[in-house]
Amino acid sequence: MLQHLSFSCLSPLHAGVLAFVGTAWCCGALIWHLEQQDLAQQRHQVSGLASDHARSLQRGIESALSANNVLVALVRQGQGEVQGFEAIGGQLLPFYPGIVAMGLAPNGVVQKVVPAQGNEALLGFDQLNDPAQGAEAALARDSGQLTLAGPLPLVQGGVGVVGRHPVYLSDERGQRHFWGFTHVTIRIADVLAAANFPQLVERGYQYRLSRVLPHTGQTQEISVSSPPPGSRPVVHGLSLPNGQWSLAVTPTQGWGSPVRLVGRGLLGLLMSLLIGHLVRLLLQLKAHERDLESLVHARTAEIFSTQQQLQATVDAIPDMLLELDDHGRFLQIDHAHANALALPAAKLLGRYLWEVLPEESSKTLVAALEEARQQGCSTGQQICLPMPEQGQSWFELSVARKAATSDSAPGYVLLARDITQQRAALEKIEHLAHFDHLTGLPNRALLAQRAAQMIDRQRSHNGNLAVLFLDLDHFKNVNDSLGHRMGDALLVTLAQRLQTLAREQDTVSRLGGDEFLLLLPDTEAEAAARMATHLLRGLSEPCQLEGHELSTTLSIGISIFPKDGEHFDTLYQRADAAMYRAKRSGRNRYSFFTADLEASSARALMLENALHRALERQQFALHYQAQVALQTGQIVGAEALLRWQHPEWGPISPAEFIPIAENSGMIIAIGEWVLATAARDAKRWLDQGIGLRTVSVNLSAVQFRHPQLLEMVSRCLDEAQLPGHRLELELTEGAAVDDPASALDVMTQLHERGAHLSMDDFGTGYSSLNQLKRFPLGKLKIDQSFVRDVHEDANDRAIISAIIHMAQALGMRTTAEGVETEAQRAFLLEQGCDEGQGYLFSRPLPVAAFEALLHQQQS
Ligand SMILES: Nc1nc2c(ncn2[C@@H]2O[C@@H]3COP(=O)(O)O[C@H]4[C@@H](O)[C@H](n5cnc6c(=O)[nH]c(N)nc65)O[C@@H]4COP(=O)(O)O[C@H]3[C@H]2O)c(=O)[nH]1
Repeated sequence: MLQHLSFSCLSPLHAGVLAFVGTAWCCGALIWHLEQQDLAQQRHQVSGLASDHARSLQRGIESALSANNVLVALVRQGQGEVQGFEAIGGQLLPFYPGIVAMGLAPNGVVQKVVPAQGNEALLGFDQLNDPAQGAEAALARDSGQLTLAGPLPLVQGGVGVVGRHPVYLSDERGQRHFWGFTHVTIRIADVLAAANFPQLVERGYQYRLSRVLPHTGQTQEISVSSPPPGSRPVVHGLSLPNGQWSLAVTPTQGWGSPVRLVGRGLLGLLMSLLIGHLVRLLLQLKAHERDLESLVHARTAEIFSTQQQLQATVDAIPDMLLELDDHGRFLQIDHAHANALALPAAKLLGRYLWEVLPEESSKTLVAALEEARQQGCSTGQQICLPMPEQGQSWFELSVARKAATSDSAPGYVLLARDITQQRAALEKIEHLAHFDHLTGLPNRALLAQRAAQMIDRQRSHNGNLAVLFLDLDHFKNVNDSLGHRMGDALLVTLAQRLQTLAREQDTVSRLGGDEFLLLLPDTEAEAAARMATHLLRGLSEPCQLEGHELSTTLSIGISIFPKDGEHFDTLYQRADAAMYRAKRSGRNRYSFFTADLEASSARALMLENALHRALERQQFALHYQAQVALQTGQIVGAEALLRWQHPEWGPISPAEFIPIAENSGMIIAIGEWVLATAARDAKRWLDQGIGLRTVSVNLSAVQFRHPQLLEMVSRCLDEAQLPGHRLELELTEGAAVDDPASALDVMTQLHERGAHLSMDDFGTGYSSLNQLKRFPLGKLKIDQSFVRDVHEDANDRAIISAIIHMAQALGMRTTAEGVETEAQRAFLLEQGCDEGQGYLFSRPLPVAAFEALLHQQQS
């Protein structure tokens, strides 16, 4: 565990190096310890050897010196006189081999010496006063002890050691006095022979025998091997009379054994390398083991996750998953979606597909299996299975061949996707692609196909095809006033009527909006006209829709194949142009295509292009039409009416260009110009003291819905510095009732800004009284269509009367438009209408003329 912890963070190489260093350190310590032990043992041996030799030496010297004791005894016995010394000495000498001379030296001067031969020079030698021996002789005398002096050069020649024993005698009075010395001289060679140093050298040791000079403290070398001993010798001391000798010994080869040391070092190194290597190998093995373990883990996790993924994928696939054997028998069914089958899964397993599937489906599936067997897979085949509750379900098949493995036979994996809804959706899409979703009538695409077919057929037998382009009159008003839901309901009703009015061979299609197109095969112009009249009559019948009685008229344009065109596109465009002419001619009628029609649609395009530049080229002007109080005949207001004077085409009616400006969006910029100009004119008249109550400006529905309307109105008023209550904005019914909630919002804001609001052309739309009550309107303008026929049409009279009374009930004023006759004025006055506007009082006038009229009235 510890090893695992300590080495786990190291690489095998580092761990190996660490183990090597550790082992090397341990080996080093062991080797050092062994070496120390060996050294101690060796030193112990050397010490024993040195001790043996030192003891032999010491014994030799002591034995020779012991002769002094005899001499001292002789001197003491004779009280300083030794008779027959030569004879006694001669007898003693054989007992002390190695002694060169022994003698007596009263007062330090040698008097007697044996053997006399060879020692003649010694007689008379004054030991105390000799420069070489005086100091040691004095030491002997003063210490009173046997003292060994030397090695020193001997008087009789050579080098030797002298053992002196001072002798003190007592006189008659018992006083001790120095008598002199007894001395024994030993040649150094003889001294050293006792130690047998050569044997030491032979045995492989080096030595040094030395002594410390007692009087100087210096070391005197007595005998030394060649070469002398090395460092850290074993030193053995010799205790000699009144002196200290020491024997230092070292092995000739030095301490220890370098060879052994090197051997041990190499062994240690080898062991360290081996252990380092083993540790490295061990860790490598462990790491490899761990790698293998994590690889096994990773692989196991991968397999597990793949299995999970596979299972999740199978679960996520909305299709049924089945397995069949090579003979078409069901082997396995994925349980997640097995309920999509009519039969329970248990009843399918082990059965042949043709036993359980309907014949047709079984054939398709067998074909799919065959295709998969040959090509590996098969996709796109569809089968239909009867379902107990839903009738039948469609499935799209994907089959893949499964190759045989060592433990499974070949077979097929089959995915069956329920495409019942998809097929239904496709059918729906197919239907939508060809039929109008609101009315269910063929749409443009199907119309074009059928038209092409009909044209081909008519061409083949020189027949005619009538193309009738139908557009409802004022359908926009229905949408604007009653909402799109009602508009749609009306369209559906009219579509149904169209189908009942048409013949079986005819095609009735809806182009979009309120436009329909009829294809009448084998129909020439006269029959087409009859059919058009039939349609006009049939469609103008009132419809009852959600409590509303709606009656609508339509305009029809007719073109005939092949007279008006060889292709459907041409026939279509020409019928459309003819329909526009029917509209312009007063609506609720039909019109045939004629060559001059193409010119008028070209004019609309031309006008639109010219309108783009009309503002910047200052082609617009305002005319004002007086609004007169019916009671007094006074001009109380004016309506600003836009005029467009084109340099080439002359004046163009607002009834023609305002719809173009509205459709193209140009009405926003043009409308702002109108409001700004009218506000400036009104301010000028105010400044001139002309007392008009308000100046009215028409506000198109497009302007009314524009998000910056309030800012625009405020800006114009501010720039002209005209008080808001001097401005009246004329709204159309359509603008007000399309989205009553936001219309109320806008009207309230305009009202709060001070402007008066009036409802223009009142009576032509479908305004609801409830809504009208909530709007901050100050005035209703009765549409001139009611005023025009007021004397012929009792209906119109009733409508005018109702409008006036309703306005009065709501606290609103009324202005009648298009008052041309005195009788009309009188009727309106009688009904309580407040104001009138019309040619009876004044036509719309250019600014200067209108100003003149105002001034004339004032004066
Ligand atoms: N038969 C007959 N007609 C009379 C009589 N008195 C007036 N009129 C005409 O009736 C129209 C009244 O204007 P409107 O109903 O607002 O109808 C206007 C209005 O809806 C629109 N319009 C005109 N100027 C503007 C404008 O500045 N802005 C907007 N948005 N629309 C405008 O164009 C329409 C037609 O304008 P105009 O051609 O100027 O036609 C004017 C005027 O010339 C009369 O006694 N008998």
